[in-house]
Amino acid sequence: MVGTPPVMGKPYRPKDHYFQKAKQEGLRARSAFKLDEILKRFPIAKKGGAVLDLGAAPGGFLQILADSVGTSGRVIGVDIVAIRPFTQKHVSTAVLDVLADDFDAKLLAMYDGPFDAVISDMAPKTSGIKATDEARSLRLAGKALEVAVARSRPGSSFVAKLFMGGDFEEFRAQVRSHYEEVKVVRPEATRGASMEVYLVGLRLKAAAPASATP
Ligand SMILES: C[S@@+](CC[C@H](N)C(=O)[O-])C[C@H]1O[C@@H](n2cnc3c(N)ncnc32)[C@H](O)[C@@H]1O
Repeated sequence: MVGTPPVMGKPYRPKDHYFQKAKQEGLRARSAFKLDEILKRFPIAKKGGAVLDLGAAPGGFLQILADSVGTSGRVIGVDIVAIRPFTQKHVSTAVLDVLADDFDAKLLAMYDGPFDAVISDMAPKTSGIKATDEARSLRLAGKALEVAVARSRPGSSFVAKLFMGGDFEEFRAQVRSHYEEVKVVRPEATRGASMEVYLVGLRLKAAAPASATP
């Protein structure tokens, strides 16, 4: 007999609602809905803006960003794995490791203007050891913040995914020291038990002028 199995607790459904929805809408990844939700709450990718997407493969976020900034904007996406090329000319992608020594130089070679938003959905390969995974996630988010502060214009935005854990509060304080407002967002499309959240930094403060040497 074929029938619906009884529901006991919450079964793990790899091909869940958002997976199916992404497929129907031609999106490369279900994670696109997380960014969509963030962008609906915070207008951080405006028409004509320049946005950097770190950890961009397979390109779900990039699809949303490409539409948000439009053809007068620029979207730069990088990842350690290759991203299937985009036909839109305002989207450029490259295989880059953000933790590599030559990352900053390679990013500058791709785009030398200031960014209006730096977004990181980077996630480390998980080891299963909670403290290790949290530390790796934090390292990626920390690098994203460093890039955002160095390469963005005052007033710009920052979004980074990270696992809630030991040093989360410290990182939030770091983001707060650079941005006027900081929000913690857990999008609806985040899988049930996931510990991940997004930190959103709004309005990058202008860098303090270097103190004059006597
Ligand atoms: C959750 S996926 C990103 C999904 C993407 N936002 C999308 O919508 O298609 C996380 C990505 O982080 C990338 N990543 C992890 N470590 C990285 C690093 N050191 N440099 C660049 N990308 C990295 C992974 O290769 C992976 O593709």
